[in-house]
Amino acid sequence: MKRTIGIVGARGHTGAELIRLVAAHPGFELAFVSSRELAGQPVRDHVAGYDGALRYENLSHEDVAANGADAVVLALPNGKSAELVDGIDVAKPDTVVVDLSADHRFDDGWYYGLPELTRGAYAGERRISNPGCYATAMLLAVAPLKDVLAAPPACFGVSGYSGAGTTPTDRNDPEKLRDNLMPYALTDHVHEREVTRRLGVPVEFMPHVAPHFRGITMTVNLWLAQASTREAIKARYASFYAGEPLVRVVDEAPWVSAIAGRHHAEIGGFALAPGGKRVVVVATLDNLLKGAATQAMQNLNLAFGFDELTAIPEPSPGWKPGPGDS
Ligand SMILES: NC(=O)C1=CN([C@@H]2O[C@H](COP(=O)(O)OP(=O)(O)OC[C@H]3O[C@@H](n4cnc5c(N)ncnc54)[C@H](OP(=O)(O)O)[C@@H]3O)[C@@H](O)[C@H]2O)C=CC1
Ligand SMILES: CC(=O)N[C@@H](CCC(=O)OP(=O)(O)O)C(=O)O
Repeated sequence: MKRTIGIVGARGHTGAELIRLVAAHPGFELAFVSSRELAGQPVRDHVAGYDGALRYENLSHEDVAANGADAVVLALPNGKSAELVDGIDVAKPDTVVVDLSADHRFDDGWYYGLPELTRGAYAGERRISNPGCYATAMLLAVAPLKDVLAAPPACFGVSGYSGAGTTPTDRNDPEKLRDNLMPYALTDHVHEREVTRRLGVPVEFMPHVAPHFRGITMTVNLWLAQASTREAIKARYASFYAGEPLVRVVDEAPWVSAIAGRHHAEIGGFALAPGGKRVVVVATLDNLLKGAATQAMQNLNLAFGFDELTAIPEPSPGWKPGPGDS
């Protein structure tokens, strides 16, 4: 019998990616997809690659809680999950809830699901907080070196504008972004706090948004306590992520254009400054996939006992290791 999954906030960028992933899963089926704006419309008119018969519904908090889906994924803007979760806590507390927003990333009662770094701590929690997209890139880029740092890593992040969601702002306005790079929230971005908390070491994060639609480049400057070599640093990353199909250690600094639409993150560069104590690492990932929907699918698979990569079609047939890649 298939497990049923409902998606709230299903009109959005991440909701659409999740619809595709859940619909292709052999052990899951969509119970409902909720959107106020698209209520009544066939999902297949809005989500390329989905050819099922489901229609969007405008479900109240009570409807969602009463639906009885085995899992509910919240793809709502930040600050909108509380009433829904309260309703589920009362009506169907055993429901698995995966929240894509930032609302529960600082809540110790929720499991923080960045599988490559945290799956060992999963103890059957029914409340799962999905990491932020930039936070995923920073955490993956810094984690292998976090014990040998001499100073807070400085993280220069550039996101495609799908990262800013669908509510109109300067940060998702293609006209304002044309020929442009837009810096914002240069200190104290919520993902700076999220990564600092999860790593246990402070990071400094400077986000920017660029004219491309999807994909993040995270260039991280790290100071080491002891001098090292490029080979040793690269080997440390390769060993840290050995056996992780969704985190690939590559030789050169990866390009964001190569990661759009792909489920995995890439980490490379490993440029060492003279003296051997300053290293620059570059991570790329698709903010809507490894930064959101793919990670949610890994977490759903974990929660329901499926292989973590079920319905995550990697390695994709097009990918071949380049010279020097691990
Ligand atoms: N975009 C990204 O790269 C990433 C996003 N996230 C997080 O995931 C969540 C979803 O992001 P994204 O898909 O980009 O967002 P979108 O802006 O694209 O979509 C938001 C969805 O929520 C619904 N919605 C909007 N406002 C409300 C409201 N007040 N009450 C109920 N429903 C509402 C919208 O549908 P309707 O108005 O029709 O109901 C829509 O389906 C956010 O919390 C975001 O921060 C996390 C990682 C990456
Ligand atoms: C380009 C852009 O605006 N990006 C968003 C991050 C998207 C994301 O992951 O945000 P959550 O933490 O809310 O899940 C931002 O900086 O707020």
